[in-house]
Amino acid sequence: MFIFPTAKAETMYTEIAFSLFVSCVILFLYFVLNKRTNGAKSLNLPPGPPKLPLIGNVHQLAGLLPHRAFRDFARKHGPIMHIQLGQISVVIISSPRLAKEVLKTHDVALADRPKTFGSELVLYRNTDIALAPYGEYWRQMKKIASLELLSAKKVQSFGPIREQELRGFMNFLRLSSGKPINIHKTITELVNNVVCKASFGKNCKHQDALLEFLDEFARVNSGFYVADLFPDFKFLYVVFGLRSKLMKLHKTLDRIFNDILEEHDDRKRDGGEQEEDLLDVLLRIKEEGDLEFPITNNNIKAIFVDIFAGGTDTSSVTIEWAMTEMMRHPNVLEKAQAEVIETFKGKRKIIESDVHGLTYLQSVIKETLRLHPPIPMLLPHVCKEHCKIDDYDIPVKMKLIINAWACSTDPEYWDDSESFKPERFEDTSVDFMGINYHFIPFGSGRRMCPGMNFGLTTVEFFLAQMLYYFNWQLPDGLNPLDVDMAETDGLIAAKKTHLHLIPTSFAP
Ligand code: HEM
Repeated sequence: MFIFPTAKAETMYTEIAFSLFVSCVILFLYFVLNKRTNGAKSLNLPPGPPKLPLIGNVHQLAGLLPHRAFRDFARKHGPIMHIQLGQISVVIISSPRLAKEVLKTHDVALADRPKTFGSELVLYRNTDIALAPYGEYWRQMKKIASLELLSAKKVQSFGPIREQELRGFMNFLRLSSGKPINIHKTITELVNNVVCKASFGKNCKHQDALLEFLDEFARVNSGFYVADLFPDFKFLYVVFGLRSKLMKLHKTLDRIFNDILEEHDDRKRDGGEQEEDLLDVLLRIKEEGDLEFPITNNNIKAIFVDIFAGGTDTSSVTIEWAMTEMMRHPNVLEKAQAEVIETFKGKRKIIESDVHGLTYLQSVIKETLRLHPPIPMLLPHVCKEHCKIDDYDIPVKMKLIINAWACSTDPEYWDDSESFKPERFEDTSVDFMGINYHFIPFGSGRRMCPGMNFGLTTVEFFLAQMLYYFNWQLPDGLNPLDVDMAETDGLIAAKKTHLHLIPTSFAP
């Protein structure tokens, strides 16, 4: 509301008038285009909330967390729903039974990914893995990721990097003993150090610039800009200034990666490092040259965006939520700490292989991922071949969102489904492998996460050491049940207010 008609207000009136004008143009074009595509009306689409002309259901989502809003809609309209976001037609899946239909029965037909203007422009025409269209190139790169970059052997070879980072972290905690520290900030930095060193070797001076790029890219490529909701009207990207922002981002990314490649070359020429990092692996594969789709430096750059984006926040968010839930449930914290102390029995130095027998801690991690899957709606899938689910048509190009969080909190599958109870995993065979559709924090099927092993190893090792060497308290005598549990919106559901905790060092 403007009390005084200031210059700022006038500018805003002009912006509003301009937006109204643009909206009218869209409306006009939309109706013209819609008339030509009315064939879609004969399809038997799933039910859904009532839609407004032009914007569809966008207004019903404003200000809400999509995974929670979709679960609430599903309670009214059913576990398979159709919604409209501008021009984008989306089917939302909210039950384990139907998640299995999408991720197993129709896995091939529904394994494509949406193309956004932003990802095509910035990610070297979607030649990464996560957003690459389903097809032979994606298959080749996913195989390289599973067998070479993120295999169990390769993940294990990064053990010394994790051990070194954790030693630094433990020293930092000892120095901070008795004082509150920002768990979110510290853990995110550490996890990113691990990813950076595993990717490019010891010298990793471009880390901050890359993180800054990822933050900005996630913001600009959120998919919720007016231009993203009306992809047929490409001029909107120019009108709203998005095109130039994306071009600038792409140039920044390219410059960072060119520097990294150059420095990497120099270091290798000097014979500086022996251990093969992930960049070495990709350059070796490129030079061997026996791939069906030869890869270029640009493809390698796109893959590193996945490794940075997929490898950092997912793991650090899981560690932060696990610590948050343990602080809210002191009996769980006590039990997990007792297990760690009993297993390590006074050892002064912990190495990764010591961590494998921690079954209760593993249940804590599973329960954390059940209630707080870092990517609560997986990455969107897109239909490549027309298919039917529960008699509803899923036409080609339809976008599908699988609400993994709704599946892992479905009261039909989980008792007391929204309470944190790690014991529920003690006598079950339910795990992360993507065969139990009521628990799919890493997805399932062809598009399942190839970095599961990397992520879980980091999460387990970090939590085990934090519990072994330190006692933890909430600052300012905060009551455990008063810890804020609000989530951020966006692709990753992180804790909205950073967790602060006081470590107290003790000799186990
Ligand atoms: C706790 C850690 C992690 C969680 C919870 C997680 C979760 C996920 C999820 C839910 C998907 C989408 C699956 C789908 O669309 O069906 C995914 C895809 C992916 N993740 Fe992860 N992830 C984690 C760690 C990592 C790490 C460490 C990396 C790499 C270093 C990674 C790389 C990828 C890639 C490349 C894809 C795309 C796969 C494809 O489209 O074929 N992730 N992840």
